[in-house]
Amino acid sequence: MARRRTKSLASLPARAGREVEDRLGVATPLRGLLNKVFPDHWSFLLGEIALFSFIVLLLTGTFLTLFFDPSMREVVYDGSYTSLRGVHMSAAYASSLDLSFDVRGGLVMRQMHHWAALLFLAAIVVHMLRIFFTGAFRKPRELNWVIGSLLFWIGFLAGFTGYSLPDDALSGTGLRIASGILLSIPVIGTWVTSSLFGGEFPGDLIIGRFFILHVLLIPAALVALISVHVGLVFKQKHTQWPGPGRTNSNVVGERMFPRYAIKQAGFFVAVAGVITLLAGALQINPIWLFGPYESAVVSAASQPDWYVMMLDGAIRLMPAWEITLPFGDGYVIPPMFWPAVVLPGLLTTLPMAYPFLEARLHRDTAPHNLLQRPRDVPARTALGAMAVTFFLVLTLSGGNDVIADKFQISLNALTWAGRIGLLIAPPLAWWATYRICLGLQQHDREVLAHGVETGIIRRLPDGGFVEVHQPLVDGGLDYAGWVVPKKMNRLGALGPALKGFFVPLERPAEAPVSPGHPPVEPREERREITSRP
Ligand code: HEM
Ligand code: HEM
Repeated sequence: MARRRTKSLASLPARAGREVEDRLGVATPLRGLLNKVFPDHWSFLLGEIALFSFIVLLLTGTFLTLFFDPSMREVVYDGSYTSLRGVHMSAAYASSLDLSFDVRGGLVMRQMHHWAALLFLAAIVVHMLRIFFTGAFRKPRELNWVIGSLLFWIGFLAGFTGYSLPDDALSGTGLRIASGILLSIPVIGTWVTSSLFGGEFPGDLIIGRFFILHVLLIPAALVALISVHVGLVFKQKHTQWPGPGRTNSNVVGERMFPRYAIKQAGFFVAVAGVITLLAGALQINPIWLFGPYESAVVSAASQPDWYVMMLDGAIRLMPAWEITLPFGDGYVIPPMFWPAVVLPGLLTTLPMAYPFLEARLHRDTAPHNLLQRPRDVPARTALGAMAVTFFLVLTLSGGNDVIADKFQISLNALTWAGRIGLLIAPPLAWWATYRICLGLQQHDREVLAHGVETGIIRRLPDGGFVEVHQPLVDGGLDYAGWVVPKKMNRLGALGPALKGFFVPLERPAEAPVSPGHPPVEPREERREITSRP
């Protein structure tokens, strides 16, 4: 009797599964999903770090929303932080102070939220660089690249609206700059600014409006776009590095269930653990030290979060050039317009267009599921290094007042160093990266021709010494370098520099390039990886 009961209990999940299947018919798609194969490489974890820190943001953000009051109503602070007792401030700032000092676990949640935001944007940027430098954005993944670029800018807005909410002196300074940027837009600037702030800056509406944006609209947009983004990774299947048995039309890796899913769950716990550790150990955004925002107060060394520093740097470096247009009494375009509106516009559209421009330049219409090593495509790698250097100079210039203060250097000299650096450093980075890539290719060719250096020195009968080289086991590398065209050699030293920009040469070795190449739907090979290249 007891045995029969145990048996019927054991078959309960199976029976429940059958009942669900009878009604919803989800078994086949679910089986397909659980059997999905993912290639394994550490660099594929970057997107996951972005995803997991976003989940931490959603969870901690929900907690903060329970206690945060987005109101500009004036209150007199009487919480636990004695230094600010009796000070007039907005309810928003007072509730952020309460979150930090009077709500149990509130400070660690605020700090987790802020650290998660920094990690989220850092992971997005490094993930984007991985996609760029390995050519993972090429056909058929251009759309996902475009969606990713949108995700970056929406994440940027999420961060900016978030750190504006507590209404402390630092967030108010950020809002002041934002209002200046909007005002600089020709023709519609004044209207846009007064619509957003509900009249003159700062007004008493902006925090409430940013709150709706920050806790509702932006997270909803992010959830929707991330779902499409990751959905496309599932649909198109992940790229993989070339290696034994890996081709443009298969995927070699681990099945989604059970090992990959368990590994991912572990990785989520690790990411959340690191964020908690940071939040517990390292103070971030101590708003009680800054005080409430007043339009007349700007503290020195105001630093935005790291991802906003490039914009701040661009504004600091821009010379005070006012352009007066010959309309009416002379229409003035303020200098702020170029670094704060035009530059971000270019930085949004150019990267989005890049996959299409590169494909066009290379007359490449083939689909690519195998990744490229950065050295194999020197022109692209050098372009990426140039862009990264451009951003670094801007970011450093965003903190030039702090550098000037700490190292006792003139701020004006640093501004000039930034201006000159912005013109000189990126082309230098381009040239150095290009040469390094060619050098690494040369090294590959040597390994192909002579084998791997063993460090064993042999003495020859005639008294000479040689190093023993071990030939490659399977006689070749899985990667292909690219061929230097003969006509470029005639250009001498200019050749390598010009080649990258003008010559559509880099025929990826793994796929034929022909117009209208039929799309290759990667076939999944359901086998585990036993060895890595
Ligand atoms: C990608 C998503 C998000 C990013 C990048 C982000 C970023 C930030 C940042 C940097 C702050 C300032 C924290 C501080 O004061 O030190 C903040 C504050 C806040 N965030 Fe978010 N956040 C995100 C999503 C959310 C979500 C989904 C919610 C709610 C469901 C939320 C609710 C809040 C609240 C209520 C505050 C004000 C709390 C306070 O500091 O007093 N956030 N956010
Ligand atoms: C909220 C931000 C983002 C999240 C949560 C996210 C998440 C992911 C995840 C989990 C993957 C699969 C694993 C991996 O390859 O790392 C992926 C792949 C991809 N992501 Fe993102 N991503 C984000 C932003 C971006 C950005 C900014 C770009 C580029 C501009 C981008 C472009 C791509 C592309 C092209 C793939 C396919 C890569 C391949 O198959 O090799 N993503 N993303």
